[in-house]
Amino acid sequence: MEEKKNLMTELPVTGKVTLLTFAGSYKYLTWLGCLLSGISAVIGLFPYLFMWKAVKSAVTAWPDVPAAGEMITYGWYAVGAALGSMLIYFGALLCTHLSAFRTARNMKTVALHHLTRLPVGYVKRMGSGKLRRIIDDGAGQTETYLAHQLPDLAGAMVTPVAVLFLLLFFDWRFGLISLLPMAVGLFVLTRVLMGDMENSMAQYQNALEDMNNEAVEYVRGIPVVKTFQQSIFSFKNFHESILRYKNWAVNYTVSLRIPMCAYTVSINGIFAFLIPAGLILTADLSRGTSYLKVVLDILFYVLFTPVCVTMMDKIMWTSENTLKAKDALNRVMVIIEEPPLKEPEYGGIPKDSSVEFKNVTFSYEKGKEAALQNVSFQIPQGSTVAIVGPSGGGKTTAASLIPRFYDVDSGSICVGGVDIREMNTEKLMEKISFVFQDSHLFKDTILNNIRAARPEATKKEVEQAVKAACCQDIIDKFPDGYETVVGTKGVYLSGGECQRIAIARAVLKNAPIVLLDEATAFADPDNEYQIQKAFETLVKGKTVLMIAHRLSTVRGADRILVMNQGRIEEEGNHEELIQKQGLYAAMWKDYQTSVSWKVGEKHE
Ligand SMILES: Nc1ncnc2c1ncn2[C@@H]1O[C@H](COP(=O)(O)OP(=O)(O)OP(=O)(O)O)[C@@H](O)[C@H]1O
Repeated sequence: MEEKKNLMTELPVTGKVTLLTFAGSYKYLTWLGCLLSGISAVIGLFPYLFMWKAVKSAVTAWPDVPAAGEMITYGWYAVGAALGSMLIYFGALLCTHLSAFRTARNMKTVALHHLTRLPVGYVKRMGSGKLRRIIDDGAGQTETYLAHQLPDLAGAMVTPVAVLFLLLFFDWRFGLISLLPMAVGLFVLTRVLMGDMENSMAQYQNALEDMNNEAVEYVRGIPVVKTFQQSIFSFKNFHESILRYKNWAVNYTVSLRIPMCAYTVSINGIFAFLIPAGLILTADLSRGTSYLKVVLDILFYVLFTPVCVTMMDKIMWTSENTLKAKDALNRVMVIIEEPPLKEPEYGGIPKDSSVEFKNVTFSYEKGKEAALQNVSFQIPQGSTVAIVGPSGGGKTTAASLIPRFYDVDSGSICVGGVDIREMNTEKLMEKISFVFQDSHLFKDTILNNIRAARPEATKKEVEQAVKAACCQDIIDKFPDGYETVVGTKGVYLSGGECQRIAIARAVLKNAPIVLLDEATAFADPDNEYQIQKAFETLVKGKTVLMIAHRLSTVRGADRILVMNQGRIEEEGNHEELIQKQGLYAAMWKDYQTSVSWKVGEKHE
């Protein structure tokens, strides 16, 4: 519980987390809203009562209806009660909306704040689309539920109690008979809701989520589908997820057909009970009961019992929505309860900017094959270490453990002699700059994108970073220069250009440790040349770990690690490794052959 208290910085959590936990002190508005909604529902019954009274005075005065002065008075009472009920309901919704907006806002804030404290690996594993949907949809669902459905449920629950009182008070025999079908309906409804409904709702949401994910995957894959002229195969996963959803929906609907039919027939067949009741009462006529009284009594029940039916329906639908809101809350709580990166109480202070891996073993999933096995190496301050090796060897994994995107399973990583788990994340991040292959630019101005590294940097410092990262030509390309907003109105940057802006960002940050994932796959020769020049400025005097995909760039590195299947297979400088005649030498030979290739030439 202590942990939850920390997570929900502004929200006092003392017990089980419910939707209203997120409302904070606004929860009282929800209670007030529900109370007002209940009062409004009870007052909402009065127009029926007054209308019946008006009809009764008219019938009693018949045929001299104009003499029934009470009729008009009751008519006005009915109007007054209806207006009063509406006004109170308006007040109820005002309260519940205020609380609902606050709840949704807090839920999003807490979840998003917590996301920033989770390992980046968690976000990657879950997928940004899925996380966005859980948080956004969860907050949206919660908002609708608390703003509309909960006060309606409160009203719907109060009404049958009030009606029950009225029905029984009026004529207990008639009251009991007209309640019989509702009791049957309520019994069936409770059985359905008490069953495995919560689990069914979770299954429904899972099937829906699955289908949505596959749809996104399908749309993302359309370029590949078109390029390779695939059609039906690429559609297969999406199609299967639709089928799974359809099967679930059909089975669920079929399983509910008997209880739902029983429920609908019982509550709508109320007149089938009222008419026999009328006959019983008519039998009383022989014992002196007034004919008029019986007709008016029947009229009373004809007016009131449909109110109950409507309320029962409301209870049924809102109960379903309660389960949906509960499911949405559970999903958001899965994110919020994910343990964050452990922060030391007093962070260690690194003595320099060296990096050391000591017997590091790491796997992405517990029990799965390790992506890194017993890896040890050092990068002394100010030196450059390059990692090369076959695809899937563990290069990117090693680099992503340094900024704690994931924590090691065993062994340790030290920066300046301090285990990174013993450093405050903020301090660790201050020490590291990274440039990845897929450098992300925000939908913001180029200036702000570069400044993201150091928001307090002056324009002059940004300009110097841009110059050092050879990006001036990118800025000059657009009429708005630094103020150009990336990703809007046709402003598009190529992969190489994005990476150069990311390098400018890293130059501006000027951190002593640089992690580079050399990406030249999408760069044209001009961009590639500029990127190399920018890299040279970025790494000057820094401790560098470079993931190299092309051997031409690693020759100058102080040390080269050859990683294969999660282990360091060889290490040394270029010359030493060539002499070893191992994996590196073979890769170097292949590389040299490839650079001498010319299109159209035959090779033996
Ligand atoms: N997010 C992930 N979840 C699960 N397994 C992963 C993940 N990322 C990488 N792996 C696995 O870990 C192993 C090492 O992958 P890694 O990306 O570190 O290799 P790499 O040497 O950088 O490859 P490349 O040169 O192709 O980028 C591979 O077996 C890969 O399938």
